[in-house]
Formats: sequence, structure tokens, C-alpha cells
Amino acid sequence: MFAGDQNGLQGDPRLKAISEAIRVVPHFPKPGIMFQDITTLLLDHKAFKDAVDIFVDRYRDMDISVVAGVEARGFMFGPSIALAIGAKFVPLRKPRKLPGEVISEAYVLEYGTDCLEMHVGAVQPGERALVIDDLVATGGTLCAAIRLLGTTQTKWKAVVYSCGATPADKLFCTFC
Ligand SMILES: O=P(O)(O)OC[C@H]1O[C@H](OP(=O)(O)OP(=O)(O)O)[C@H](O)[C@@H]1O
Ligand SMILES: Nc1ncnc2[nH]cnc12
Repeated sequence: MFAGDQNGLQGDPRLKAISEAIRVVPHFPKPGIMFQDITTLLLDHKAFKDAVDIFVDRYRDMDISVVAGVEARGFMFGPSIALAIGAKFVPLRKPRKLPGEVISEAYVLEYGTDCLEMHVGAVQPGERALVIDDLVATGGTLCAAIRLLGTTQTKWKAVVYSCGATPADKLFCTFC
């Protein structure tokens, strides 16, 4: 996992603008949580486009066939990235939302527990997948997404978050 200064984006003015477009709401949804609200980023066309473009530029020539978006905020960035890099989009959904046969992974959140599900057959063994979400807090969601894709024996998992609860500089990614 690496931050803006280690991924070739050091000094990129887009990072500051993206960071500033994310509203921080203290004590939401409960005391002590500094909520990183990306809905304000979505209102800023340039910052929103820059956030998508940064990932498109990074991953377009990496033979990635699957972009997996984590419900719900991964759905706000993932499809645009998938279309631009020529990959399919696979939603990783919260429980009981997908109508077909699913595989499930439970995980612990900063303020609760949850579960991600994916349709069986959406990802084939050997495919290269990129996971998209808006941030890492405890990392529980990210780990669940990796486990979910791992059950399909996906050859590569590239995990990308467009912003982070900490540090403030927001752009980092992991390959596993
Ligand atoms: O690193 P973690 O501790 O796992 O937390 C990060 C996750 O929490 C948020 O989603 P949330 O579960 O609140 O769902 P939402 O996108 O539907 O609001 C966020 O969008 C990440 O998916
Ligand atoms: N600090 C935070 N801000 C926004 N979403 C979150 N999900 C978990 N922790 C969060």
C-alpha cells in the first residue's frame, strides 16, 4: 500500500484538489468518527474526473479484465474506470441484493459488521481484477473483497482506493 508520494503522483496538483473536495464531517454517524464525505467530490466535475482519470491512466494497460466495485461508494467510481480501461464491472453487493447464486464474505467495519456478496461466475479463474472503493478505515471491507475474489482464484487482485480516511492525501493502492 502506498500513498501519493510513492506512486508517481507526488506534487500532482490534482491530489490537493481531490482531497479538498472531500468534506470531512466530525462525529458522523457516531461520536469519534471523522466521516470522509465523497458526495462533495462528486459535485465537483473536475475533481471527480481527475480522480477517475488518475486510476484510468494507471491501470489502462495492465491487462485488467474485471473492475469490482464495493457497494455503495465503489459503484460511484468503478463503472467509469471499467468503461475507460475496457474491463467488465462486477458489483460486490451487500447481503440479499443479488438474485443469482452468490459467494459471501463477512467482515468487521469501523462501526459495525457487514457482508459482501458476488455472483458466482462473474469472475473467472485467472482473470485480473481491480477493486474500487472510496476509502480504507479498518481495512475490513478491502480484505473481504480480496477474499471474495480469491475464492474465484483470480490471478491478480489490484486494489485501489480513491481516497482514505487517513492520511489526508488520499490516493493509494495495493497489489496482492
Ligand atoms: O475499511 P473499513 O473499515 O472496512 O471501511 C471502509 C468501508 O466503509 C464504507 O462503506 P460502508 O460499509 O459504510 O457502506 P456504504 O458505502 O454503503 O455507505 C466505505 O465506503 C468502505 O467501503
Ligand atoms: N471515516 C469514514 N468516513 C467515511 N466512510 C467511512 N466508513 C468507515 N469509516 C468511514
